[in-house]
Amino acid sequence: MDFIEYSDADMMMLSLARILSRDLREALLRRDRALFAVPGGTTPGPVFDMLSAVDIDWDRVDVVPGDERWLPEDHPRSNAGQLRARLLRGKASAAHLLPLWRDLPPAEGAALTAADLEPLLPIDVALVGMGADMHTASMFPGAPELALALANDAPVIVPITAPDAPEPRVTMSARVLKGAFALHVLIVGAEKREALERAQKLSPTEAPINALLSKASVHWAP
Ligand SMILES: O=C1O[C@H](COP(=O)(O)O)[C@@H](O)[C@H](O)[C@H]1O
Repeated sequence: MDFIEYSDADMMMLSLARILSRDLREALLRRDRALFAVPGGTTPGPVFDMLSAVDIDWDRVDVVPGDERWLPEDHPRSNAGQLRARLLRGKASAAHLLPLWRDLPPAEGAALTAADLEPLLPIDVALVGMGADMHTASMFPGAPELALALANDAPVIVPITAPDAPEPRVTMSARVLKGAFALHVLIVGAEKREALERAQKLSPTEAPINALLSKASVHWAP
């Protein structure tokens, strides 16, 4: 794991937006289209704001949420809805969003989405977040489907039940996220740093973020 500590969150968001732009440009030199997997939640909004103003061949970029709450895009908790509002605007409005949600039960919808996603793999650039409970994407400790999401032969997308969450979810599996050419973890605050340190001493079943750390650059600011 590469751990990068920043003096403040604004500096981190700016620097991370530059790093992600560089990774996307490099991907577009290697491939006709770049696949960019991104998190939901409250943390990444400022990075999305900055990225949306960057000059990249966005019309050659496919943006996909790494996980999704099983809700239509106009719901305030939809990760895809947040991506449309914060990332796919300005220059980045030319990017193509691949939503995970379909108006179907999660298992059926996830199978259709996975079939669309599979030919585009591997992910070129993945950004993920982490909760203070050490979940990443929607791989939550204690979720009944977690073992499947962590398996070496896991499906691309796994329907998952997040303990205490108000709606069902789907998540990219650890194998798909770990297969990304560039993998970045974004975390803010003392509580999450302490959780990251704890996670490194635990198994991925106890601390799902630990399934990704060996391949990741972790960006942290207080
Ligand atoms: O529920 C989720 O939580 C994590 C962390 O979110 P944050 O609000 O603590 O930044 C996020 O990475 C994931 O994509 C999201 O669905």
